[in-house]
Amino acid sequence: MMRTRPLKVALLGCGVVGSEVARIMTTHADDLAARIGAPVELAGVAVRRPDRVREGIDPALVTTDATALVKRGDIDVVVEVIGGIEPARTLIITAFEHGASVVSANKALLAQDGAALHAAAEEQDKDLYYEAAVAGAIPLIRPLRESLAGDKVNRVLGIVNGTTNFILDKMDSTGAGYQEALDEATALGYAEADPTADVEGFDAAAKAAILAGIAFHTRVRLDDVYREGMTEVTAADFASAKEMGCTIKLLAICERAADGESVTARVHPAMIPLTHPLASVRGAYNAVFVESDASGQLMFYGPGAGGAPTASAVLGDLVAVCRNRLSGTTGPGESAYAALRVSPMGEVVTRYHISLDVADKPGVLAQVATVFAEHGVSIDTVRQQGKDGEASLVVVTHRASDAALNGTVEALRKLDTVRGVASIMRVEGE
Ligand SMILES: NC(=O)C1=CN([C@@H]2O[C@H](COP(=O)(O)OP(=O)(O)OC[C@H]3O[C@@H](n4cnc5c(N)ncnc54)[C@H](OP(=O)(O)O)[C@@H]3O)[C@@H](O)[C@H]2O)C=CC1
Ligand SMILES: N[C@@H](CC=O)C(=O)O
Repeated sequence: MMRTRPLKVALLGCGVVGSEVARIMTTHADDLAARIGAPVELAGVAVRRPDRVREGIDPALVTTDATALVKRGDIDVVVEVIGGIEPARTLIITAFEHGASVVSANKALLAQDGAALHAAAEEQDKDLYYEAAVAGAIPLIRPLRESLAGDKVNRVLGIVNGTTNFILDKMDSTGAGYQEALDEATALGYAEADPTADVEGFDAAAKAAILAGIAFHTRVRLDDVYREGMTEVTAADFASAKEMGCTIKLLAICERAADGESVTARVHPAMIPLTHPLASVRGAYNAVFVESDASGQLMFYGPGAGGAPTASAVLGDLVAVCRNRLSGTTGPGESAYAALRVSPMGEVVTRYHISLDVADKPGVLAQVATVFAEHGVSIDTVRQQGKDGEASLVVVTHRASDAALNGTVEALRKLDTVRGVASIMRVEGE
């Protein structure tokens, strides 16, 4: 039976995502009410610039005082789509203290302060949902937290940043320059307010921390995630990747060690074979592989950024939280129950593609191969191309630890025949 008193929603932020949340709440009001069992009412919208025209939003609902809005005491659900750490963090905690549950899309905040926010929610017996924080529209948090709760996830490998996938795809497929592609991604609403978070891998690292924590039922902090951005990927790297039958993607990789005692989480550009399903993920789409004991390989794929796709995930959470409120329950809280060690990057084992600029003279190849052998890094293939006394040497290794590879590169740089290390790229997904 439909309850007539509406559930009241406070929307914090009305930008790329918030404006779509408000639009769908208005245009799909009847459907939402039917699914929840009660109507939902937009009770207030907090923004920075109140005078901006906001299509479809009653100006009387707009306020710059987000704190007063969450303190009203009659708000059922606060939807936080402001972004950043403060004031979002304080507003969410204040919302719990004043009786509201919270839906957020804020991966930066959840990766940094997820444990404290979950504790605040639990203390007040309220919900904290954030499906939109990882991979936009793709249902990923709930499948990991609920559908796979009875399985043992061993690996999560994916493209979780739409902006960088859009840029890398453009560079690869059209030869577009980095800045041109970034400007287009920003105009399309994919990039963060400061796109450094996207291109330097911070956004993907935040998502990796959230995913690893939920997938492995442990706590992974943002600082635990190894991170490299994609700003140094060049057209030459794409050419090398093509020669290997690969392309380049910014990947988030979270792994559980075979002994089950530790996990790793990392974000970096990597070559992946063109035959791998992640190689064909285009534009701002995201895709995430989940490997677990019983299910085997699962792949989640869809739009990972943009207003409407992200709003879809926010609205899904809103429906779930509203249903919980009506039935007087809360959903699953933080999944952490084991404090697994998060291993440093040096212990990660993978393959590497290394381009060296070397002198084109006899003995160089042997000298370089000796350095690899001395550091216990086995070579898979070597290709040398020389011209006018200089040469480029491309070495692809077998699997080796990051520590061993770093030691090798350090020693290579000391050889007088090695002019420079042009690039080092990990090779994944084989
Ligand atoms: N864009 C995307 O594709 C995705 C975004 N997200 C996340 O969603 C969140 C929102 O992103 P997005 O919509 O792109 O961001 P925008 O920058 O487009 O929107 C931010 C909104 O917050 C408002 N705001 C900022 N500071 C304050 C404040 N102090 N008080 C009140 N309102 C404030 C802004 O007001 P005003 O309009 O006046 O400037 C604006 O409406 C972020 O956490 C982001 O990481 C998650 C997945 C995808
Ligand atoms: N800036 C992010 C938005 C979604 O999380 C991205 O590009 O993926």
